[in-house]
Amino acid sequence: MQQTQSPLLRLWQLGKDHHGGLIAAIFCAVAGVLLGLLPYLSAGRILVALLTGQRDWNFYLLWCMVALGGYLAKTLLYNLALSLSHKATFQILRDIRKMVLSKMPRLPLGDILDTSSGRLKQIVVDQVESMETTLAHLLPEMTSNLLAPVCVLVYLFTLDWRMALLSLVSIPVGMAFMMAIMGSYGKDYQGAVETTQAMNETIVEYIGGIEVIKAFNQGKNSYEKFSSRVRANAAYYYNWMKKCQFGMALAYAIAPTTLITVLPVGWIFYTDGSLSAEVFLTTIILSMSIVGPLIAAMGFVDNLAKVGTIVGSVDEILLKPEQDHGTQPAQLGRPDIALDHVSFGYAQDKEILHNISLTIPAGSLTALVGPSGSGKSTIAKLIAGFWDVTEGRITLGGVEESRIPLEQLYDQVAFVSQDNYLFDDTIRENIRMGRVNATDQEVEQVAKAAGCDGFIRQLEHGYDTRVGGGGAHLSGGERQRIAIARAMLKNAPVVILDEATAYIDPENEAVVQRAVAKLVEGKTVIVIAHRLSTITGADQIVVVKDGSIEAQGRHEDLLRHCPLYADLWQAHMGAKEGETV
Ligand SMILES: Nc1ncnc2c1ncn2[C@@H]1O[C@H](COP(=O)(O)OP(=O)(O)OP(=O)(O)O)[C@@H](O)[C@H]1O
Repeated sequence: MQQTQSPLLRLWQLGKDHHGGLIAAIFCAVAGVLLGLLPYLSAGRILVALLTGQRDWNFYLLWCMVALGGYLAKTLLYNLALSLSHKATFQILRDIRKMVLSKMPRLPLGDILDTSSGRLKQIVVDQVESMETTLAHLLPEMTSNLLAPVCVLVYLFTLDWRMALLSLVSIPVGMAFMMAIMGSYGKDYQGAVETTQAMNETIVEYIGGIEVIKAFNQGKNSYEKFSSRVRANAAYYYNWMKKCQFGMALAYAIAPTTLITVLPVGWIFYTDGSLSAEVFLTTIILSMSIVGPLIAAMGFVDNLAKVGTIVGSVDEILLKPEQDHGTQPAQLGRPDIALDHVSFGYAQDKEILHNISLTIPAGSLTALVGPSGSGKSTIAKLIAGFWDVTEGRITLGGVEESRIPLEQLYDQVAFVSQDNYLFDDTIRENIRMGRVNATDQEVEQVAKAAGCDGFIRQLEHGYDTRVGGGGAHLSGGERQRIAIARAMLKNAPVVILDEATAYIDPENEAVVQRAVAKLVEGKTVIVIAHRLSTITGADQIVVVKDGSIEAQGRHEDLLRHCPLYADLWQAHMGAKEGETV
């Protein structure tokens, strides 16, 4: 969906639950500005009184009190406005972040994987944060800063329209220079966002890939890539600011020079008798109060352009089409799975799976085998509901998956992949992710069944040991067994196992196999098999080649009738022999 409305309006929409706070802030700010004009008005009155020889001290006292009252009210209301707008702003930013993050699980997995984590972090953390100035200051301050000069001008016009016009002359000239800079602000800011994103991506990549960088001794090259992006970022900002410097200086120098016209021409009017001393003096003082707020308001114009870019980035995520599976819970039968003429591609122009039809009876074990890149994981991920099929349909328990609400579908399937992510939390909580309301005893029970209780208890804090980001403090085999325990706790009727090729030493393999055997008991199981010897007893083996099903059947049949399977088997047996030599 393309976003066409104004960014500020969209931001207003995103903060829909906090309009009250923002409106109250604007109201206080406007009232503050109006009352803030009183000191200028008082000064005008006092000056005129002095020049006309006014001797009534009560008069001076009264106007001094008015000036002081106005100043105090302005200060108080300004701070109240800021506090209200900040409160509303931080709540809006919190809501935007929550909206973006809660959108993620409803997006097809590919949409998230295609966006680098550096970019996502920059949008959700940095860009959203940088809207704070705009939201908290722009609405109350810009509104009031624009309103104050308008009020002064209206008042000046009621006094003498010629003087009102004279006090306006320098402003458009100064503003013209400012507008010339602001014209390209949106484009310039977008460029700044892009170079910052490029820098962020490199640092995330640098840290994420530090093991590979060390192993291949690429530290210097990778650091060079990072530092060149940092330099590019700094150069971009420097050149941008340099470009703006001249125009800004002129704008700030010319716009406030209202007296250049007001003083000499006003003097002529005064001497020819068409302008009273009182009006002349009031105009001189009030004309000086116009430009300050206007310049402050102009300072926010760049914020407006910035908000356009940020709201665009946030909407890029928020408006992405979701996997729409409806919300009406489906009545599921036995967990049979059927793929009916399924085709799928990650990108529109490249089909990966072609016209796949396959039946997986409830309670059976199906193994997907085939050369690397043939599409085994893709079939499994489609069944798990991570993506929706492009053509054809998949049914689970007799219901088309596209009609099973995602939460219900995810409850049906436990997916144990090779790179099960562990969160930087305790082992207990990592296992409990399988079922958040599981008791400590249940967590420990599945850990025993998955063969990890022993090593967990040897850790310094046992189940309360933190595993580090991605499970970095554990070995590959340990991580895998924790992932199996997590899946056991979930107790979903369908289990998909991306059989590990890594971390397998003979001792660990036996433990993992035992854990897997317990996990799959009584379930509908799909195994993406890399080591064919483990699936010879499968109810059906599906041979996948180039995104199509080449053959399916039991091990012995396939050995006889499917040359590709026979080759894969030979290659596997050869590799096994190699391992044992
Ligand atoms: N997220 C993705 N985006 C784009 N293309 C992808 C994505 N994931 C996989 N592919 C492509 O889809 C094809 C099938 O990949 P898939 O992972 O399903 O194969 P596989 O048989 O499981 O391979 P392996 O045995 O090596 O894990 C490959 O050409 C791969 O490059």
